[in-house]
Amino acid sequence: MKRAPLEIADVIMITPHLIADSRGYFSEVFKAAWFNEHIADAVFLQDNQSLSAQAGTIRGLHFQMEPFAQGKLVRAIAGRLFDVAVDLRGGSPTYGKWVGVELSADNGKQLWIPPGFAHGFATLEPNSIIHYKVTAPYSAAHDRGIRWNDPAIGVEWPVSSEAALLSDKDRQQPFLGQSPYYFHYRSLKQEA
Ligand SMILES: Cc1cn([C@H]2C[C@H](O)[C@@H](COP(=O)(O)OP(=O)(O)O[C@H]3O[C@@H](C)C(=O)[C@@H](O)[C@H]3O)O2)c(=O)[nH]c1=O
Repeated sequence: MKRAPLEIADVIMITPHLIADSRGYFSEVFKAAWFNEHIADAVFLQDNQSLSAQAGTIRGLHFQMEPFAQGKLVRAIAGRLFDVAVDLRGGSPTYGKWVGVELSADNGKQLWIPPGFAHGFATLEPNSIIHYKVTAPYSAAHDRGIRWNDPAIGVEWPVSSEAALLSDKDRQQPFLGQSPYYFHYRSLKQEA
């Protein structure tokens, strides 16, 4: 496996090694010992998968409050995604900044997004399937979101506002400035 830090230092792109032969390939897509040594000391408690039928579907930007804040290890197992992480850690030099990468079933790349970030993605092909491991279980009561196209964050989505397909919930998420409790990692912890 190879690791490559992105513009936000703790968000890491991972490229698993692929061993090809006449049948196809074999790849270790997750190995706890390697992950803990090279990426983060994390324990994954839940695996999630979702299918988005249409290209231009946007899910996000989502996170969970403490004590259910989630680190996420994200990959595409069908189709192509533009995957985005937004730094919400109070005191971080990259607070409010975003990073985006293309994850596809073909490129096999994975994105590690630590706790303290919001996550979202846009599908670039029909029937794209995302799979992600998370470090805390789902808790509806701790589930939060920020508006996908909040100008204060300025994610450059590869989908126009007119073409974007969103859930009702995501269409109405608050903007970054609206709810101060969101954005201090420390204050998220204090709220728990
Ligand atoms: C996230 C989640 C949802 N659900 C349920 C709630 C709801 O009935 C249904 C769909 O939920 P949502 O609309 O929140 O699904 P979705 O918009 O796909 O939410 C996901 O978006 C991406 C960007 C993330 O980063 C995830 O953490 C998660 O927030 O699934 C679970 O049962 N377990 C879970 O872990």
